Formats: sequence, C-alpha cells, structure tokens
Amino acid sequence: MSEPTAETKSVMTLPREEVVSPLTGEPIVQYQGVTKTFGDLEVIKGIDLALYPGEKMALIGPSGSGKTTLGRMLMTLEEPTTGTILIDGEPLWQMKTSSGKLVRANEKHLRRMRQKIGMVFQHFNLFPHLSVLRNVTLAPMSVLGLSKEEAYQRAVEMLTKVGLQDKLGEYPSRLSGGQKQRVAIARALVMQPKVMVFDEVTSALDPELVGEVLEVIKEIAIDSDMAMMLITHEMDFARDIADRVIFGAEGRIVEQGSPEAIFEQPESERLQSFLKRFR
Ligand SMILES: Nc1ncnc2c1ncn2[C@@H]1O[C@H](COP(=O)(O)OP(=O)(O)OP(=O)(O)O)[C@@H](O)[C@H]1O
Repeated sequence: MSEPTAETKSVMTLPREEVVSPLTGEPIVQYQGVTKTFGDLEVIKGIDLALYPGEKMALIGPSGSGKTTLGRMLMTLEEPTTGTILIDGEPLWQMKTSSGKLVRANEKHLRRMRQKIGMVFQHFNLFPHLSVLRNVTLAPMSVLGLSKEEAYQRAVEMLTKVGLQDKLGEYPSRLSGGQKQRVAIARALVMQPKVMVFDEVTSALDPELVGEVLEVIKEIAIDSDMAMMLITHEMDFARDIADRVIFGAEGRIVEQGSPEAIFEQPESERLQSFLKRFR
C-alpha cells in the first residue's frame, strides 16, 4: 500500500467543503447547495462540488446514492429542487432577464448551455435508420450549423479516435454493443463540449465488451484537456483515469480525494465497507 503524499493527505483531512481539486483555474462546473427531491424522497441532500478545467472526476458510490441524478442535473435532464449549477460561471437552470433579474431558464437557454456538455449514457440512443457517419454528423450540422464537409471531417476524426474509421457506412444494428457505445462517444465528442459526462456507460454491455469502451475513454482522457465527470461502478477504471474520486452515499459526498487516498487510505467506515465489495 503506498503512503499518501503530503498533498493527498491534506486533501483527505480537509473538511469536505474546503476540498479543492489538485487542478486549478476557474471551475468549469460548480454545484452550489444543490438538492433534488422526487416526491417525498430527498435524493440529493445539498451538494457543493467544483469540476476544474481538464479535470477527470470519478463519482462512485452504492446503488441509489444519487450519482446519476447528480449527472442528470448537469445534463439538463433533471432540474435541481434547490441550489445552483454553474457552467463556466453561468447558471444552468436560471437565466438573467434584460433587467438583470434571475429567472428560471427557458428551453432556449438550456439548449445553448447544453452545447457545452457532452453526454454519454448507459443506453446508446443511436438513430437506427442512420449510418454511423450520419449519426455523428447530424448534431454538428443541425445544432452547430456546420457545413456537410466540416461536419464530415470532424466526424471522421472522432470516429477514428474511437477506432471505428472502417464502420462509417454501417448501420447501428450491425454493430456490437461496444461499437455502438463508441459511436455514442464520438457523437458527443464531435460537438467539442467543455465537459463530458459519462453516466455508467458500460453498465448495459456484455462483460467482454466493457474493456474496449473503457480503453477508448481512457485514451480520450489522456489525450484531451476536456473536463470529464465519470459516473462508474468500475473501480479499477476510476483509479486509473481519475484525478479525483468522489464517494457519495445517500445523496451526500462522504469522502473525496486522489485515487490513492480513496482506494488505499479510505477514512470513513462507509467507504471502507463499500470498497470491500470489490476486493
Ligand atoms: N425520476 C425519478 N423519480 C423518482 N425517483 C427517482 C427518479 N430518479 C431517481 N430516483 C431515485 O433516486 C435515487 C437515486 O437514484 P440514482 O439513479 O441517482 O442513483 P445512482 O447512485 O446513480 O444508482 P445506480 O448506481 O444504481 O445507478 C434512487 O432511490 C432512485 O430510485
């Protein structure tokens, strides 16, 4: 077991709200006092969290702890009950009127903000009637207004990055689950988002296909200076890829720190017993 460095140790012992990423600069994403309630169930119980430029953050925790809900609020799929999420310093779920008043965001504001966020889900949601290439060029053309040539060029670059350069004309039904997920990753990357959210992207895959998808994500993480939030049940993956690991349980952040701190020196009993399941 490796000794924690002075840096990881200090991160581990700071109170939660004072913990900062090892990376610096203005955060790309900030959750400020965010809560989420479904009916009587308070799923997110006041989260303060910042994601920094270039940072790769892994969210781990037991099933039902609220990881996906946290991601979905950033992906504009669930509105926080209270609190604020900022992207690049701008509120996601609120917008300023011409008189400077902060009001609930309308669809136009959300659509603009959504362009900053790349999303990859457990289910690939590809268009079955479109080829791989058309699946990836669609949004750059319709949302960003790129020409067919520009969109094609970007799409081929991204499909090459995920190892699918020989599948451009193929239809999704003729691809494996791992290949479909790689198309979904290329489709998100092609929009050149500020932050990528990967929400349990290997959970629906046959076990033998998990590795190829994780490998592609790892390569992207190493290659790119994009911020990433990775919601995952794959502990080895989190350990390999993340600059910082967040352990959440029952709607709160219980512990956070470097992968070494979280996986080798877990402090809380909750995290210790969670990790035992993976040994
Ligand atoms: N739309 C919804 N309506 C009602 N309850 C919901 C809704 N979405 C999530 N929940 C509940 O919120 C809690 C947290 O769910 P969430 O999917 O965020 O957890 P998770 O940590 O991602 O779990 P898993 O690892 O199993 O995916 C669960 O109890 C879930 O049933």
